[in-house]
Formats: sequence, structure tokens, C-alpha cells
Amino acid sequence: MELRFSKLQGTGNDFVIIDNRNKGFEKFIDNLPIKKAVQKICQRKTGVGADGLILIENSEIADFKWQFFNSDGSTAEMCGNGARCVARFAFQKGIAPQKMKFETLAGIIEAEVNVSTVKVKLTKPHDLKLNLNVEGVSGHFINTGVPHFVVFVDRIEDVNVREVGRKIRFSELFQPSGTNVNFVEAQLDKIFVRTYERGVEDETLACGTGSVASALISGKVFKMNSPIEVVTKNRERLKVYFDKNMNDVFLEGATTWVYDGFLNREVLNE
Ligand SMILES: N[C@@H](CCC[C@H](N)C(=O)O)C(=O)O
Repeated sequence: MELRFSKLQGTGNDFVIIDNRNKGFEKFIDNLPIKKAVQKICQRKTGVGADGLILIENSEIADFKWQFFNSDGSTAEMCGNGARCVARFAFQKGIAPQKMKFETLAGIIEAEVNVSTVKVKLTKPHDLKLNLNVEGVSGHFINTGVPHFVVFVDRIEDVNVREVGRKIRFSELFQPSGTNVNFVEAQLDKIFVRTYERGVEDETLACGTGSVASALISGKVFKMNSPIEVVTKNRERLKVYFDKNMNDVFLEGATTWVYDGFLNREVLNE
């Protein structure tokens, strides 16, 4: 049995996207637990390779609903770059109009697909906590759909994202759900961001909700104005728009449709 999929990436955060409105994914994985199947498909070298897997499903209140999985098979409430990629996919496949709404575990996300970028409106950020000390590291917390800890650094290149990010991600303070961890070098008009992602358990090339968290905290701490340009690990750009009360928060950037393909069931073998 084969299953059609597409691979898209947004600023280097890459995703396998499957139109699952006919429940084809469940038939494809048969009795294998979904977590295991996602791990196999997202595995680099032996699978397609991706930071996450997205299933598009029917919704009664929006254009569609998604199920989002990290590469380790865990579910996440939201993903900013995944949201931009899924909106592009849904529009180009005729699943949703150019301006759409879709359901996530974080709430309804609005998206607009333009010629070279996709802009998404996030749900209202919450749980802002400034000036925390976690594992000896000073930083700030905010939930932009998923949890993020933000640490300001002098030189972004010098940070051991994997080691320090991991220590904070698994800190007692954030259990049981954990947190993503962002390191930010703020300049006059832009910020450089590197992120340790929960569920990938490594540094990724970019994180959308992490970029938003970093921009919002930069706005609070350094009084930076909207929009803030975010430079990702692989030197791509995202733009974050926000208002003072964080009611209207947007993330904008380019996406790439990498390829379409068919998954063969052999990818699920032990
Ligand atoms: N890469 C994403 C965030 C995906 C979810 C995250 N790993 C989590 O488990 O919280 C983004 O672009 O926002």
C-alpha cells in the first residue's frame, strides 16, 4: 500500500504533510501505534526526514483541522512554521481558500497565502513571566501556542544550544510538558534566534512560535517596535507583527514546496 504525501519547509523547519480527510493515514499504518509511525516517517536517512508530520482532517467550524506531531511522535498544540506550510499546501490543493482558518489544539489559526510568503495570525500568547532563573540561566517565559523560554545572549554563535537548551527543556520547573528554548541576540532593528525544540530534542534550523516568543519578549524587554525581523539559524528571515496587548500577533515568511511523493509501507518496518 502507498500513501501520497508532500514535503514542505519554512525557513528550514521541515514537515511531511498528508491530506487525511479520508482517514488514509490510519489505513496505511494499520495496527502500528501512530507515535511509532510518525517517528519512522520523520527519521532522517531511513525515512522521509522531517521535524514534524501534519495530518489535515475535516472540521465543522473551520476550513480544516490539523493533527501536528513532532518528529519523536509527540503531539504539539501549535507550530508556527508548520502552520505556514500547511496553509500553502491547503490552498494549492484546493482544500481551503487563500484566506483561511484552521483548527489546532491551541485554537483557531488564521492564515493568508500570498505569492511569496504565508502570514499566520496566532492565538493570543499567554503565561508571560519575565525574569526567571532556570538552571542558573536568566530568561523569560511565554506560551505562543506552545511553551517557550527565551534567553538573551551577547553572541548567538557562541551558544551551545543543544547542551544548555536541553538542560532548560528538562528542568523541573517546566515538567511534565517541558518547554522549547530560544537563544536571542538582539540588535537595533532585528533579532537573531536559535531554538532547541521540544519533540525534536535538538536545535532546528528555525522555529516559528519560538521566533514569535523571542520577538514579543524583545518588545517587552528592549522596547523594540513591531514588526521585528527575525534571522534564523540558517540566515533566513521571518517577520513578527504584534500590538502592545498581544491581541494581534502575526508571523510571516517564505515557504518551499520541496516535493510530492508516495510513502511505501516498508518505511514502517522494524
Ligand atoms: N517548529 C514549530 C514548533 C513545533 C512544536 C514544538 N516542537 C513543541 O513541541 O512545542 C514552530 O515553528 O513553531
